[in-house]
Amino acid sequence: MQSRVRKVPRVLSIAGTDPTGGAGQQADLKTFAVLGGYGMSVVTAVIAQNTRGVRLVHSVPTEVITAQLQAVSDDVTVDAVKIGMLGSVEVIAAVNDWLQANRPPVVVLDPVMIATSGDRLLAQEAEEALRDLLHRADLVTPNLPELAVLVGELVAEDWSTALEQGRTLAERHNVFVLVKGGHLAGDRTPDALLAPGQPEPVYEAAGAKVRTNNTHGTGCSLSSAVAVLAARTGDWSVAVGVAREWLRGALTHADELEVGQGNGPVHHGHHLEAHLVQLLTDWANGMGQEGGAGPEKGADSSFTEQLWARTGDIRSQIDDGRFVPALGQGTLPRDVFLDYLSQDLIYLQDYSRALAQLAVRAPTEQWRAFFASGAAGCARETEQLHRTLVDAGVPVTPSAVTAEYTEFLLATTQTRDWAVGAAAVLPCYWLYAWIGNRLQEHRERMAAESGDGGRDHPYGAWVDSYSDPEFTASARRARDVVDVLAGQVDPEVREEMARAFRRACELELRFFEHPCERTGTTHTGTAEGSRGERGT
Ligand SMILES: Nc1ncnc2c1ncn2[C@@H]1O[C@H](COP(=O)(O)OP(=O)(O)O)[C@@H](O)[C@H]1O
Ligand SMILES: Cc1ncc(COP(=O)(O)O)c(N)n1
Repeated sequence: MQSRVRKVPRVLSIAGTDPTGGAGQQADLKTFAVLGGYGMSVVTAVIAQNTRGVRLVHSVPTEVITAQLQAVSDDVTVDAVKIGMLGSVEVIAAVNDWLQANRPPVVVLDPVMIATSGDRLLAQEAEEALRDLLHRADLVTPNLPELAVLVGELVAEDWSTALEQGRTLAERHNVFVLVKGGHLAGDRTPDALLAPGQPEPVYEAAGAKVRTNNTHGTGCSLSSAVAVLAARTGDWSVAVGVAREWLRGALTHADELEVGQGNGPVHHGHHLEAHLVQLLTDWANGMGQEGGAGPEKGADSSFTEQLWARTGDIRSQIDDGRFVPALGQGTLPRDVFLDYLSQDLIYLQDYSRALAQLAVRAPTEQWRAFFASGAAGCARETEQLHRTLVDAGVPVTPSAVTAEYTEFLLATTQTRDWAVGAAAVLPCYWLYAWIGNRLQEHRERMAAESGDGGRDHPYGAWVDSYSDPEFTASARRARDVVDVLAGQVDPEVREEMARAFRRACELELRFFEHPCERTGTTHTGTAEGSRGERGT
């Protein structure tokens, strides 16, 4: 591979089509897009196929294929090409000519011959021509029947024969060969990357077979994934390893798609789900709506919206973590919840002090009243929590994370610019309101589905208190304070506010996850879910 790497590689697919979207061009373009590439496509054949089989193949005339290829390369620098179905001797010759004159730095050739459904996609007389095209590729990705045709032997029935055939192909044509074990009997799907001149695979893996019938387009998707990732990383082993992991995820989530009645497609965008949920949630929480000035809109959005947008990664980790989702589902073990509450007690004592500090130093009467009332609310909450935990016999000693968080808040509210202190205490309001409101929505949805009114949620009281409209309004006021200040302070202080906000978000994440990581949390008890006030 010529070592040119690019963050968003421009990747071309030369292949046939699948109107049901699971294989061929459609699979290739989806793969390029979800793995960070810019996809382009030259169609070699229009195929009437679905998840059950191929009905008709319409070959595109070679002059039309050549004209498409020329239109692309006359205008766009192609960083990688993935070649799929070619179909005939003439098409292979046209692509060969184009490659000779315009070879991109990454060329992956998936020697498509027969679809998963068993239908032929390459004329038998074109096999020889395809063999002659191999030397133009960097990497060839045959399945076992295709590998057998390319080396002129019987289809391998075991992995060592498959590897032997792969080695033969690599040496004969001086190309990398990805030997794929998807067609082997048994419960494993080994893959190996062989380099010419090297007897041992440069990459090998053998995971358990994913239990699904939805494997339509796996070969197309894998070769496209390797092409785009190789152009991005400049490393074949990395590209194959990451592509394989991604494809395993796409197979694991394939059944969710419910596309077609035969061998359905894989879920190309499965790994983007968390990001999408984030976007939808932010929108539902009012971010991104006000006058069209969403959090991503930079200069148009308020300071706190920008802080929020820049900390989306932390909220994704909270969402993917062990604590908050289980809390929402009601599946969080009781002892973990109690451990969390014991840390929250210590935290709230110091949070109350931090808010009191802000009240003492507040530049306006209004803000003094706001933070003083927050401090009082937390003090009430700690009394109540203390009783709950003493009744349940839970020990209360600060963890390292709790100590780090409270020391940070106390130091910041005492010694830094007042605006920085206000930014540091904001995540505790805002994230709790955000989590509380989302968990409440989830709980209501679950209750509507099960028809039980959702009353028996073990952590219902917790969810109620942080989705309370009064608490949400307090969070909104805390944001307003920070926004007003951000407009008054120097840029350096604004930067320090942003750093303090992010640090507090990170500490919130660690604070949530810590009780799940602690071992030996064996306390038992029946303490009711505590009502939190957090500065209301
Ligand atoms: N059920 C499965 N579970 C896990 N990986 C699979 C499964 N089926 C296929 N694969 C993987 O998909 C890729 C393509 O597989 P294969 O079936 O060999 O090729 P093709 O789709 O070209 O016929 C390989 O990396 C293979 O390991
Ligand atoms: C246009 C086109 N190209 C390739 C395949 C093979 O699909 P698979 O990846 O399942 O082998 C296909 N069915 N259609």
